[in-house]
Amino acid sequence: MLDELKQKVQGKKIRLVFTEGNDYRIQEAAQHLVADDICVPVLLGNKDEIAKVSKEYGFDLTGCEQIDPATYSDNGEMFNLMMELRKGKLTEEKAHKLLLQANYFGTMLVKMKKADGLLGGATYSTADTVRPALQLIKCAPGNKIVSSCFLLIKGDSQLVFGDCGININPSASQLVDITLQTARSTKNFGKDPVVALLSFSTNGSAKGDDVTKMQECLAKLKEMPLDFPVDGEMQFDCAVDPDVAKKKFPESKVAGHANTFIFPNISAGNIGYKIAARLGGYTAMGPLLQGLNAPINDLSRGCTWEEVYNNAIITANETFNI
Ligand SMILES: CC(C)(COP(=O)(O)OP(=O)(O)OC[C@H]1O[C@@H](n2cnc3c(N)ncnc32)[C@H](O)[C@@H]1OP(=O)(O)O)[C@@H](O)C(=O)NCCC(=O)NCCS
Ligand SMILES: CC(=O)OP(=O)(O)O
Repeated sequence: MLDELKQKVQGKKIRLVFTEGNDYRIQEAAQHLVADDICVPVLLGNKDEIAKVSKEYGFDLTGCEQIDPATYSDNGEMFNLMMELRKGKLTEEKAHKLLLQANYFGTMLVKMKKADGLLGGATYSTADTVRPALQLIKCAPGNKIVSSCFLLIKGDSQLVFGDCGININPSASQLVDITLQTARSTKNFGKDPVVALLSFSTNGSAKGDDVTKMQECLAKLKEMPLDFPVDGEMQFDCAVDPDVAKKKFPESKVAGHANTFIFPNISAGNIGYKIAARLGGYTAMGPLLQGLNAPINDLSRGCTWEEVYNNAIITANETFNI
């Protein structure tokens, strides 16, 4: 599946900003991305610091662009646009300071269409990677919130988890949006979504606020014209294992066959994806932002260069979908 996504972007010279240009994992990924003609990496940071790391690790950054926010020549235009976008919410002094930061500067490059997408978060926290995008890029038309998903791959198994990275305790209505956005992501990854609303309860077997929330989310979804199956609330074993599904939720067509999983809150989602990745042998890509008006994605600070490479392939592909 990644090979297919790779082929779609190869040779297209898509310009992707990397906010942490002086990180060794970003540089190693960038070297491979250029060699495989997947994108033109735009590395942000102080050029001496970038060179110091590439020299230390022996990376060849030919084919990458480098921009230092501190010496960027067009920053008058960028500053004016940022003040306009954050009218009444930002002082001039603060704007000047934020534009020296790679996360805000890189997001503005995307906003100004001087780059096609952005990948950050190798050292920035998720909040610091995502906040500039929420403030400056905003939701894509038709979306009320931005959420995130992880694509998890092991052999032929391809799973999508949402939201493991942005919305801390989503309401039933926000979970509806997260479900629709995550199902769309599954489609964009080339699979037909079969969606399970997860809980510690299956079809009313336990009670609690988070159980009620997932039930309310399902009721709202059932009133909508959906082009994918969704069911819940159900436990993870019931969602993925046909034998357990027969025992716990025999009437559900989703149970036992789900490939898209909606978690009740970020604690469950974030812990869940890390268990799948660290103990379950899945390769994790994300957090991939959904409902945002530009291809901007986050990384885990624990990422490897291979994960950066894979996330870059997905980010480059999103330039066709958004
Ligand atoms: C995403 C997050 C950073 C936003 O919170 P915040 O930084 O406090 O931002 P604010 O609430 O001040 O909102 C900033 C802007 O983003 C918008 N915003 C916040 N959450 C949003 C969402 N989910 N979707 C769309 N817009 C959102 C706000 O409306 C606000 O817009 P405005 O400034 O133009 O009025 C916060 O929800 C968060 O920290 N989430 C968890 C991230 C995390 O640590 N994940 C774990 C590792 S993956
Ligand atoms: C996605 C995620 O959990 O990010 P981090 O590991 O950087 O907190």
